Amino acid sequence: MAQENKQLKPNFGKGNNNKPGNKGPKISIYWIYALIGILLIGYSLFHKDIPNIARTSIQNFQENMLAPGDVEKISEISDKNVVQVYIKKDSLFKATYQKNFPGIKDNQGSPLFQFQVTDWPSFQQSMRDFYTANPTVAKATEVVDTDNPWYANPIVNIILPVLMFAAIWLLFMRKVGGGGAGGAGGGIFNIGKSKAQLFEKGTKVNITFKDVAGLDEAKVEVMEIVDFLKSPKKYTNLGGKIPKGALLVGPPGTGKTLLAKAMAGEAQVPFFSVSGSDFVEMFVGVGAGRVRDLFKQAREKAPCVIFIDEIDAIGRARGRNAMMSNDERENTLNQLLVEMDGFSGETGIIILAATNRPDVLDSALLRPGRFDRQISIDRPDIKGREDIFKVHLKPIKTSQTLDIFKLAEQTPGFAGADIANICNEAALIAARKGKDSVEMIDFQDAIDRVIGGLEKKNKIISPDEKKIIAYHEAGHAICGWFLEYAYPLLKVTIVPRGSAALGYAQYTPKEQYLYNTDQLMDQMCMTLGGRASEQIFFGKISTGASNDLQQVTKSAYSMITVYGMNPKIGNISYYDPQQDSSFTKPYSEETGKLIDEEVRNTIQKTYERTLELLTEHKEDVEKLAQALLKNEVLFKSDVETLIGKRPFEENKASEIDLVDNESHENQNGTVSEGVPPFDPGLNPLPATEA
Ligand SMILES: Nc1ncnc2c1ncn2[C@@H]1O[C@H](COP(=O)(O)OP(=O)(O)OP(=O)(O)O)[C@@H](O)[C@H]1O
Ligand SMILES: [Zn+2]
Repeated sequence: MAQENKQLKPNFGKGNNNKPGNKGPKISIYWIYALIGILLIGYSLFHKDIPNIARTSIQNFQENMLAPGDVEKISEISDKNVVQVYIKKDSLFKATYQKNFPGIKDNQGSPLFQFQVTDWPSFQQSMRDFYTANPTVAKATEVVDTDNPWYANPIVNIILPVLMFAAIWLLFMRKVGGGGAGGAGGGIFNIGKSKAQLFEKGTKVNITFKDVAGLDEAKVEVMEIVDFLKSPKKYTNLGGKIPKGALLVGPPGTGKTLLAKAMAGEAQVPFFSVSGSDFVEMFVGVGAGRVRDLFKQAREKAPCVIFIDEIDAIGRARGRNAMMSNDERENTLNQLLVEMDGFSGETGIIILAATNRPDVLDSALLRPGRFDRQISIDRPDIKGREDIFKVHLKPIKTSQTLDIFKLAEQTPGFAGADIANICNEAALIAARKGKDSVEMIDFQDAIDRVIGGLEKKNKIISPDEKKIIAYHEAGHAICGWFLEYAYPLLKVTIVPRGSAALGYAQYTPKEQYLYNTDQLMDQMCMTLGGRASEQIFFGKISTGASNDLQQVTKSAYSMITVYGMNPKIGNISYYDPQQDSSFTKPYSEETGKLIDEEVRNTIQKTYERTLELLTEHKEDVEKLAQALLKNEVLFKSDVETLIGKRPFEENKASEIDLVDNESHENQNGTVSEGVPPFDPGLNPLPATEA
């Protein structure tokens, strides 16, 4: 499906150059450490401390060491006016020495005595005098400045390894702490600190509501939240309570993060932005600590908004079976619940969170008093897509003739992120071709590429295979054409793309929230059209239908076990989004057997129906397949000229995609009950058919 495409996800908050908050504490602790290190090294380099060895005087030295011939050598530490004396090993045992210096023993090659001199010339003079007075005394070897080199200094010796160890440790903790890219994060000292990025009042953010196309209702809701903060009296005067939180709910890539980012720019209140995964850490208790810290900071800045992106990372329902439970995440969630209870509406903190899986969230989060409001953000309709195209085409040099509305028409079911992706791809494709503006054809290529992957020009497909693919796709297309509830065809192609899709048919999905059995059955029929066509025209089936079969199987299972649409199973739904484990089935073995049987029955019956339909319209399939072999791509208009207008078009035309503003009534409502929202695995209706 097209929706699972790469998104140009803005790295909200992180890597932002104008980081307003949290400048101070992060740096200072490291500076202090570095300073201490430098001081210590400097001290030991310049203050060459004299080791603690016995002090003596020059007379004592000359009379009791030099005169008896016990001195091995002397070393002169010139910058300190100190002379150190080394005694011969043998002399240590002489009676005279033992008598004069009781208790002073061998020092393992180090000097045993030292004495201070007033200055070097007078010391040297005194030595010369002594030698002339005692001509028999052997002159002592003099070594100048053999004081300990700086690295042998015990202080450096101990401090350096400690410092190095500390540095490595800090580096390691920094890594663990998440790099500290945003806000006050990172580092062992900040590990319990929230990583939220603060956008202060008046910060220039380069994203405004103008950059968010469509989503008008959501914008209003979001601005109302800011209004709550700015003039709470207006609301509380009538006895109302100000909500504590709102949840932005919608499929991936529909602009939830973008909207929040724009809100930060427009709100003019302090705005903390953090991602759910920022709370998650390998150490127990860190997540809870970060939540606590976040709220502490928020209370200081109140009135303010806290935005938690991808809240499902911490908000998942707390496990019910002990085996699968995740203590750390639960602690974090509990702390969040506690904090949300801990302030009242008057505190002036409102929490905004975004998720695309509201169904997996812990129900405690959703109950009134916490995230009381849900703001749903849907995939854009045709008007919305046109607007989003306009936003993303702004920086792109397009040709004068580009029809933006056509682009919107050709991208049903695409989210904002997909559209951003298409615009970018189109520009790249045009650039590769050396054009000086981006044309419609480049956009078409980009759309194909986003749906089906890269075009494989040199993928060698034998003529036989190509024929099978053409009839397969024609089968899909004809089924869709003659089934009342199937989506109208948009285009069908047999240009091979990506690794899997050898061709595909693209439809215009209707924006609808409820499906009845007939509609689901027609969709399944259409999905099976490829295989049925192969069966009819070649008498044998191929592996080309595996995607279709997966899709059909999924739909059939959902119909029976989720939507309670099978009379034998009854009005029962076994759907439980919060069931972590697929090991335990919520039904008995017998029911399991029955479900399998019914799934098989349903698919078999649908397949028979498809065969019937295609046999009836065999000639049309033939025509379409031949045209596909010739042209490779057919648009809806081409099909119309080949086989005539679609029989159900007249009464349905107005419904498709173009005019559906009424169906947006529940845009702001809560998610309708009974239909599990936004689970791609449960969505039975694909917009393309491989
Ligand atoms: N309504 C929109 N107007 C303009 N651009 C949009 C819109 N919706 C999405 N986009 C584009 O798609 C990108 C991704 O959107 P965003 O990250 O906000 O989606 P999301 O809903 O937060 O997705 P997810 O749930 O995966 O986090 C945006 O950076 C923007 O370029
Ligand atoms: Zn198919």
